[in-house]
Amino acid sequence: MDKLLIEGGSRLSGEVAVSGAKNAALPILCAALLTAEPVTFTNVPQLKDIGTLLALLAQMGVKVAREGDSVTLDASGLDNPVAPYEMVKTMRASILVLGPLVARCGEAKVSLPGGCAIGARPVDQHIKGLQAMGADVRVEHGYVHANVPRLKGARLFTDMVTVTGTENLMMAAALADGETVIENAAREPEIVDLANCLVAMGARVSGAGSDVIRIRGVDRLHGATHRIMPDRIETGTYLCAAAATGGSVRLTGTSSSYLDAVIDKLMDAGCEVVSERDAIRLSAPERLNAVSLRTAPYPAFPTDMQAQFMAINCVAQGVAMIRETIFENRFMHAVELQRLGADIRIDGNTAVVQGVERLQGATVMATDLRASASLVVAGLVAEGETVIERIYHLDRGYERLEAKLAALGARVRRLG
Ligand SMILES: CC(=O)N[C@H]1[C@@H](OP(=O)(O)OP(=O)(O)OC[C@H]2O[C@@H](n3ccc(=O)[nH]c3=O)[C@H](O)[C@@H]2O)O[C@H](CO)[C@@H](O)[C@@H]1O
Ligand SMILES: C=C(OP(=O)(O)O)C(=O)O
Repeated sequence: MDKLLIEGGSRLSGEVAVSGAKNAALPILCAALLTAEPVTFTNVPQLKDIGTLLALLAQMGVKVAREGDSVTLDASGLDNPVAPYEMVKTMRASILVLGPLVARCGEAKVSLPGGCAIGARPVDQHIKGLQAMGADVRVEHGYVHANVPRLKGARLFTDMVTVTGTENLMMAAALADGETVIENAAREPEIVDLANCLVAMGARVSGAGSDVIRIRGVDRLHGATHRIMPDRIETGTYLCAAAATGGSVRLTGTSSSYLDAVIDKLMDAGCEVVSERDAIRLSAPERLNAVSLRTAPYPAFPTDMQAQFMAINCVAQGVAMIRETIFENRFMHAVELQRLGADIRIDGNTAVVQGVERLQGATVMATDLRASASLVVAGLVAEGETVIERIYHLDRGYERLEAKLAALGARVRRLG
């Protein structure tokens, strides 16, 4: 099984290009199920999750053509609206086929998803929304079964802000009969990117980016071309890596406009951050100041950056309080960071991190995607060698991680 070997101590410097966003590409590729015409996507990242989703779509009868960062999907032959457990168990986002399949085929059988082990992650809100739109939805033997002649527009309210829930219901509503209003909608930039793609396909969507999204259903959608937005979490991860090492980097093909909360914290930590049109520059001080934070739905601080900030706080000056409010089990990186010499105390959903002068390299285990990213950041500043095991998690979400880090001067290599 692959491992990552990092020799800590290099200050990151130089320029690296950010890839397309995993969490935008996954729902947007599913949107191709809504039309019988080909849809072309560009800036699609080369990630394990994307490969898994494309294989899933292919076994449903979708023709997949991939060249570099471009993917064309032709769902004219869609004949098997089923997502089997074996194909979806590693990926939570597979639930995103549910809404489009029900809307286009009137039926779907989708395995309950897997994903990171960061919490229970039920899909009750997705199901409740489809039921409110007239679908008969049952969960049996680990599968969601949904049937309906045609979905009907409805007023939907989710109990909590859910990103993939909002996306699933938006896609379902695009082909429903009449108007759907999603209240308490997620406001993440990936929702806006999906809405832009749906609109390019002929959907009538307004309000994406606010907490009320209106979708007026149409009879059919058509082909389109859509460029996936930059990955704001990959961007944030490289900013943290540079910050932790006292480095100075320029990230291209990305934008600070999706990252206000993260950049604000990096500046509080003492970094200088300059936004350019399609790039971000960061210069870090010799030692960062500790920064406290609380995760919450966008535009607040993203849970997907919590682990990386825990890593930078491990070597910062002072004490940081980190509160995780989205997922109930998202501190698994803390024990691994402790193996590197970090001083972290967990109390319920709060982690108290007392910065130490230095971390020491050790063998650690990646437990989920962003936990793995935090271990990479910590490994880059630790003295000596850090070996990260189970890096298949990283391959779900970071394109060419070793090559990008090496381009910034990190000493990192994959061990087979
Ligand atoms: C592929 C993708 O885009 N993944 C992102 C998405 O995950 P995902 O969309 O799965 O996360 P949600 O926004 O749905 O989850 C938010 C909270 O709501 C709960 N919940 C959600 C749905 C539901 O039906 N019932 C329910 O109880 C979840 O368990 C969690 O506690 O948003 C998360 C929160 O920003 C990010 O960490 C993930 O990276
Ligand atoms: C939790 C994440 O991914 P997923 O929702 O696909 O498990 C993530 O991207 O940090």
